[in-house]
Amino acid sequence: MAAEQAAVDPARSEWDVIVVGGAAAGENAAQYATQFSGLDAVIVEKELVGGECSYWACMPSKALLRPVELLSQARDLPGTKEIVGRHELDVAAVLARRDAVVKNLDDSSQVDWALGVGIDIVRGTARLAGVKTIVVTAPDGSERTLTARQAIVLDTGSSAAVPPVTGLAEAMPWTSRDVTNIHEIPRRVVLIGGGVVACESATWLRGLGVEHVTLVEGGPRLLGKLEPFAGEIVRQGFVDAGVAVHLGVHVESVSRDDVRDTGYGHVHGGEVSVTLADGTVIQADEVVVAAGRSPNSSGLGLESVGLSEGGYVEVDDHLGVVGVDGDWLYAIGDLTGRALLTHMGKYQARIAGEVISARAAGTPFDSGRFGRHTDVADHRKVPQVTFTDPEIGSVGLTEAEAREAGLDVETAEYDLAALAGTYVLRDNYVGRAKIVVDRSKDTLVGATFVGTGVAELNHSATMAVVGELPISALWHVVPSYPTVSEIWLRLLETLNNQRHQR
Ligand SMILES: Cc1cc2nc3c(=O)[nH]c(=O)nc-3n(C[C@H](O)[C@H](O)[C@H](O)COP(=O)(O)OP(=O)(O)OC[C@H]3O[C@@H](n4cnc5c(N)ncnc54)[C@H](O)[C@@H]3O)c2cc1C
Ligand SMILES: NC(=O)c1ccc[n+]([C@@H]2O[C@H](COP(=O)([O-])OP(=O)(O)OC[C@H]3O[C@@H](n4cnc5c(N)ncnc54)[C@H](O)[C@@H]3O)[C@@H](O)[C@H]2O)c1
Repeated sequence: MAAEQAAVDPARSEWDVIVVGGAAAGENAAQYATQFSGLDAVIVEKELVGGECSYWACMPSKALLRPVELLSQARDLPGTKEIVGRHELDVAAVLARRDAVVKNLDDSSQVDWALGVGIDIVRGTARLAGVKTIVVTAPDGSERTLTARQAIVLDTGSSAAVPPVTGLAEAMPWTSRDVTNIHEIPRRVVLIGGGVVACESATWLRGLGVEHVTLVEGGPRLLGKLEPFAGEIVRQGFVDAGVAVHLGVHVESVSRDDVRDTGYGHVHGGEVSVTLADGTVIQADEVVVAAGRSPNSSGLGLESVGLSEGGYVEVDDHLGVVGVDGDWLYAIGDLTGRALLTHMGKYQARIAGEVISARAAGTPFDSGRFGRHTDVADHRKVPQVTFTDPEIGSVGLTEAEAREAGLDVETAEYDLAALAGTYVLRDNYVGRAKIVVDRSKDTLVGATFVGTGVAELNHSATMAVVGELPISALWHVVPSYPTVSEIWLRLLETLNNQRHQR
């Protein structure tokens, strides 16, 4: 912190680039705008430099999930299962490692990185106050006006949405911030939602010893944005692990008499009663709301530049904010609603940074097919790994999305358990894979893999989808034996067989 104070002159009010929100994407935007351009930049951050992902989302959740995954595999492999026996996780050690991963909520290393590459940091809450201008309210309440010579980038992210369920907000439910920064292990937990946050959270809560985990999803299946078989395999895994899953029913009301603000990850009071629309009443010690996200756009001063407050901020494919003239305002990350994933926010940041640098230098955009100044991947080419047990890798379109888009769709599916590469991984491998092909172009437009060890496979599918590799070329991309990647050969063989049978 001393270095930070020394580096930022409190009287300074002008930079080339101002980034509002210091998440990883914001850091990348500042870095890419400045690294070869001679421009300077400042990041304004109201909480911790590193953002939600580093302290309250991706990193702590993956730190909690890794031991759960490893124990599950060790229990399923002769040679290790005899050693592991009935042992459970060492909860204190898992939480301690999680604390180390989130650096005990200390952002000095990220601040040091920024200062080290010449990016300044200002602490406080920023709001737009007209063209190229923001006002920052410091933690002590003082205000400071900053102006940008070239550009302002908004990277304020999103927060857990709390749906308007009777009594829910009053019960002070856990959000993703509590469940990732869990300190007390409740005996009974109800999760509202069946998307990625709920499914990952249920996995580690059960692994950490929560006796009764109940998940309530209003839609007809878990992980509704993915191929249906993915959610079904995860649901079956939950049932086998003793997690109760309610599908197609909403939470109607929540009540808790004794509500206490005990801090993140501590139980927020006494028993909670959760009533579902079908009349089921579930008693729990904590309730977790995992029902989607809301963009952090309220109070951001968007109306000062002619935009409306509260929703996602629409951007064009150079990440410029739509509806604001002059090519000076950009938005990246969750705030844009394009793809609520860290890697996609960082990708948008790299593009926005280079767009700002090119515009400042007056150099033309790289306008080729894969030009560096245009967002390509957000259009039907987004990869994601869902770290459930088993894990899921997905990229691009599902079959339903491809059909909805009017593509000439062809699919192939294969049982991932039927490979030498997965047989050696564990005894009772469960998995499945599916590819979605655009027959008219003979290219892959989507892929989904479910099973142990598929996370790292996802990038190969992402390359095929983004690079629009012809299926004929994939035939010559030979997977090593025995690995999970053999699934590529089996899927291509399946496709080939289907084509010969037609
Ligand atoms: C439990 C959980 C697990 C997740 N796991 C993954 C995962 O494994 N992989 C993945 O890719 N994604 C994951 N995500 C999604 C990922 O966390 C988000 O997509 C990502 O954090 C969004 O980054 P962002 O840049 O949009 O902003 P955020 O990370 O939301 O950060 C925004 C920053 O802006 C600051 N800020 C906000 N308003 C202001 C203001 N007015 N002035 C100054 N500063 C401000 C905030 O303090 C914050 O630091 C997960 C999400 C959750 C909830
Ligand atoms: N591994 C990862 O990449 C990862 C991990 C966690 C989160 N994320 C990102 O974070 C974002 C947010 O995740 P999320 O799970 O909060 O949102 P989501 O939109 O994926 O899922 C929310 C779910 O809650 C359900 N729901 C909403 N209101 C409900 C109610 N009242 N009762 C019952 N169910 C209700 C919805 O039907 C939906 O299925 C995702 O878009 C995801 O991309 C990514």
